This record gives sequence, C-alpha cells and structure tokens, in this order.
Amino acid sequence: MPQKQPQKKLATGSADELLRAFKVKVTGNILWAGGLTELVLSIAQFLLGNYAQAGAILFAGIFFTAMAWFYHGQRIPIPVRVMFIGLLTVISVISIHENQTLGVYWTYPLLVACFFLFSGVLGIIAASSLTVIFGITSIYVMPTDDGWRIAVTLGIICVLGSVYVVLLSELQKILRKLVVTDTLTGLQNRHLVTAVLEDALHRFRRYKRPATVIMADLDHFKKINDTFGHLFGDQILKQVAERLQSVLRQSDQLFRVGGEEFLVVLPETTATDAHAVAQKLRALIAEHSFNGKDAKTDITISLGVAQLLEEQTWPEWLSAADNALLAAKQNGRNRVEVAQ
Ligand SMILES: Nc1nc2c(ncn2[C@@H]2O[C@H](COP(=O)(O)OP(=O)(O)OP(=O)(O)O)[C@@H](O)[C@H]2O)c(=O)[nH]1
Repeated sequence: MPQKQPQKKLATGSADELLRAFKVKVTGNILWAGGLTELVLSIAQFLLGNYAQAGAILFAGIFFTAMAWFYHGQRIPIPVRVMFIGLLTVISVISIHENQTLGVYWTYPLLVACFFLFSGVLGIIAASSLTVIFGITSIYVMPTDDGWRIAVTLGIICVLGSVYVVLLSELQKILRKLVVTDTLTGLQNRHLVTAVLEDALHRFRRYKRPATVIMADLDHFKKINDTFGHLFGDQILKQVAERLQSVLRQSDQLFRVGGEEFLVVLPETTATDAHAVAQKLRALIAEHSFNGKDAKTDITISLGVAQLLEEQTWPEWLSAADNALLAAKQNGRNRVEVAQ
C-alpha cells in the first residue's frame, strides 16, 4: 500500500490576509478608543483639580489619538503599541499611588488590552509584565488586605487571558489547516495554488531555477460514478490521491484542484524529468485495480506537462498544462503530453 507523505506548511493566502486585516482594525480601534478615553479622562481630572494627572493623561490622549489617525488602516508598529501600554502603565502606577483603590480600576482594562494589542506569546508577556508591575505597586501602596486582593485578581485575569490566547492560537491553526485541505483526500486544495505558482515564478525569474507543473485528470470518471455510485467514486478519489502522493518527492506539491482533477507542482524540475514523473504516475494508476467497499474497477489518468517559460505568467503556465492535458485526452487518454 503506498505511503502518504506529510503535507508541507505554507501560508494560507487570502485567509491570512483576512485575519491580518481584522487585527489591523482591532489594534487601530483600541488605539482610537484609548486616545479618546484619555482625552475625556484628562478633562475629568482637570475638573477634580488634579492638574498634574490631567496634564499627563492629556499628553497620552493627544499622542494616541495622533498615532491612531496617522496609522489609520495600517499595521501599527510594535514600538508604538509598546509605548501605548508603557505610557498608560506609568499613568496607572501614579494613579494607584495617588488614589489607592480608585487608581486600580484602570489596570484591569489595560491588562486585557495587552491580549488584543499583541498577538500570541507577546500578548502573554505584556500582560504578565503588567500583572507583576501593578501587583507589586498595589501591595506596596496598600500593604494590608486590598493590595494582595488586587494582585491576586490581576493574576487570575492574566492566567485566564493567557489560556484564552493559547486556545485561540490552536483554533487558528486548525482553521488554517481546514481552509487549505481537501476534506475528501487530505491533499491541499486549490486555495494555495496561486501562492505556490507565484513562488516558483519568483525563483525562476530571480535565480533561473526551472519549475514544471503536471495537470492530471481521471478518465471517464463519470462512468465510474454512474456505474458504482458516488460513494464508490469518493473511495477511488482517495486512493488515487494516495497513489499519486506516494510517487512524489517531499519538495513536490500535490493539489486536488477539481472533482477528479489534480495538479502537481515540481520545483527544480525540467519538462523532461517531469515527463518521466508523469509517466510513473500514469502507470501507477493504470496498472493496479482500485478496490472500493463493494466493487473493484480499473481506471486510467491523462496528464499534461508544462515547464515554466521565460515571460510566462502563472495563469499562462497553468493554461499550457491544461492544453497539454486536453491533447492527452484527445489523443486517446491514459497518456502524457508535454506542452510545446
Ligand atoms: N465521487 C465523486 N465524483 C466527483 C467528485 N467531484 C466530481 N466528480 C464527478 O467527476 C465526473 C467528471 O466527469 P467529466 O467532467 O464528464 O469527466 P470524465 O467523465 O472523467 O471524462 P473525461 O475527463 O473526458 O475523461 C462527474 O461525474 C462528477 O460528478 C467527487 O468529489 N466525488
């Protein structure tokens, strides 16, 4: 039985872009909200007669609002985010020192904001640092019951937030895998094809490294479905995927790009070598029968090979392989054709 090779790790293209755009929006909104809240708070402190605090908060408010406006719709650099948290931490520490318990209220939202402003481990590090700083300050300023209570509740929020971040990152990994995986065969689906082809194109243009694609399509698959049923057809597709994968190298990428259509991207491979690979794939499918739950059948596959050419775009490259596949079908199926 052919061995299935592990899938390679790759960026998820548009799924990652969506996530990045969402993060940009969230961090941008936090900066806006933080800046505007500071402006309002500075007025309140001014009216209460706390002029030094009002001045510090006003400075922070103007700075953050300006940053939010400046980086509107863009990724906010980490140093700016660190400044945001750092400045508010200093203000909170002063506030705890001046107002005791009343000053502690602002530490909780600030702690939670760390998890939104920084992703993954960075968020946990930022929140832990704040917990330590606010905890020590509270115990120092209010050494009896209050200080310890505050330190413990801050610690609990930090731990819960960290657990949530880890959970979220695991969930993100699973979702990323689901987005790029064909659920029937376990192969990569067409989601990553563009990224992989563009990468090959880049290597070709920059380092003159060859790359070739093989477009493969099962022959008369409709007949298999019609004769044995769709479930049997699914079993065949799974087995075909396993057989194809078993022949390929670790560096080759196999995709299921359509119902009974597969794409192989072979980096560092010329059309001559890819033709040999395609022949091997063809023979592997044609030479042994496929066993489903209640039936057994023979099947063949047609393949089109195209090496990336100078001045070709990736859609033109793919289209060349498609045309070669069409030629293979027209010339009798169960054969390999190479793009001219
Ligand atoms: N079982 C199963 N069948 C599928 C799946 N996706 C597509 N198909 C079937 O694949 C068949 C493709 O048929 P055609 O496009 O006519 O191609 P063909 O019969 O293989 O003929 P040629 O490609 O010309 O050799 C259709 O019957 C689809 O229903 C799937 O996920 N599972």
